[in-house]
Amino acid sequence: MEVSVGTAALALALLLLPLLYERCGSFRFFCKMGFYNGWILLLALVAIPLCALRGRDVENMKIIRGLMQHVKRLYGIRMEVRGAHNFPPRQPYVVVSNHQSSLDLLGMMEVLPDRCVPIAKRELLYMGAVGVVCWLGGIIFIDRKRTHDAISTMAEAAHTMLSQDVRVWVFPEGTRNHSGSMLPFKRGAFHLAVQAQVPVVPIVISSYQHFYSKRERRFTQDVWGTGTCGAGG
Ligand SMILES: CCCCC/C=C\C/C=C\CCCCCCCC(=O)SCCNC(=O)CCNC(=O)[C@H](O)C(C)(C)COP(=O)(O)OP(=O)(O)OC[C@H]1O[C@@H](n2cnc3c(N)ncnc32)[C@H](O)[C@@H]1OP(=O)(O)O
Ligand SMILES: CCCCCCCC/C=C\CCCCCCCC(=O)OC[C@@H](O)COP(=O)(O)O
Repeated sequence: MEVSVGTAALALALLLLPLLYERCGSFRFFCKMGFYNGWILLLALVAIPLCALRGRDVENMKIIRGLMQHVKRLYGIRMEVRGAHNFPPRQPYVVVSNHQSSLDLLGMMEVLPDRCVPIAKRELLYMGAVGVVCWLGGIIFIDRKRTHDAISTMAEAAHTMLSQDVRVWVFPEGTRNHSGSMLPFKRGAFHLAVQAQVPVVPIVISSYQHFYSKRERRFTQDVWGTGTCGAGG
C-alpha cells in the first residue's frame, strides 16, 4: 500500500498535536482560547433561532445565560458566588463591575440578574452570529469614539430602565484591564444611575491571574469567584 508524503505528514502532525498540547503552555493557551471563541460562535448559531422568536427583547438574555452556563465546566472552572442576596429584588439598578478579559462572560452569566443587559462597545455588533445574538438580547451598544452619541444612548437607556423594568450592567473602566489594579472609572454608569434615580450595585469578578494570563499565555484551571458588594443609593 502506498502512502503519500502529504498523508504521512498529516498523520505525524495529528500524532504530535496532543504532545504539543501537553508540553507547550502557549500552544495550550491558543487552543483553549480558540475553542472558547469557536464554541461561543457555535452557541450563538444555536441561540439565534431561539431568540429570534421574540425579536430584540431583554428576556432573550435568559436564553443566552442558560446556553452559556456549561462553558465553565468545559474548562474545569468552579465558580463561587458571594453576596447574590445584595441584588435589589424588585427594582431597576445599574451593575458596575471590573472587566479583565472576554472570560468575564462566564462570571457575568453566572450571576446575571433577570432583565439585565450589558452596555457594550458597538464593535461587538459586527462579530457575525455573536453580534446578532447580542442585538437580539437587547444589549445596549455605544460608540466610545462619539461621546455625545454614547451619552444620548445612555439617556435612552435610563428611560428604558424605568419604563420597561430593565437592569443595566456597565464595565466602568470602559475596556478590558488585566493589570491587577483598576483603571480610572468612566462616568457614564453613574450619570445613568442618577438620571434613572436607581441604585448602583458593585460586582467584583475576582482576579484570575492564578489560572489565566494573556501576557504569559497561561490558561490552567481553578476556582474563581464573583461577589456583589452590596447596593448603594
Ligand atoms: C449563547 C450565545 C452566546 C453568544 C453570545 C455571547 C455573548 C453575548 C452575550 C453577552 C455579551 C455581553 C458582553 C458585553 C461586554 C462588553 C464590554 C464592553 O464592551 S466594555 C466597553 C464599552 N462600555 C463602556 O465604555 C462603558 C463605560 N463608559 C462610559 O460610561 C463612558 O462614560 C462613556 C459614556 C462611553 C463616555 O466615554 P468618555 O471616554 O468620553 O468618558 P467620560 O466618562 O470621561 O465622559 C466624558 C464626559 O461626558 C460626561 N458623561 C458621561 N456619560 C454621561 C451621561 N450618561 N450623561 C451625561 N454626561 C455624561 C462625563 O461626566 C464627562 O464630562 P465631565 O468631564 O464634564 O464630567
Ligand atoms: C463576520 C465576522 C465574524 C467574526 C467572528 C468572531 C467570532 C468571535 C467569537 C466569539 C467571541 C466571544 C467573546 C464575545 C464577547 C467579548 C466581550 C468582550 O470582552 O468585549 C471586549 C470589550 O469588553 C472591551 O473591548 P476592548 O478591551 O476595549 O477592546
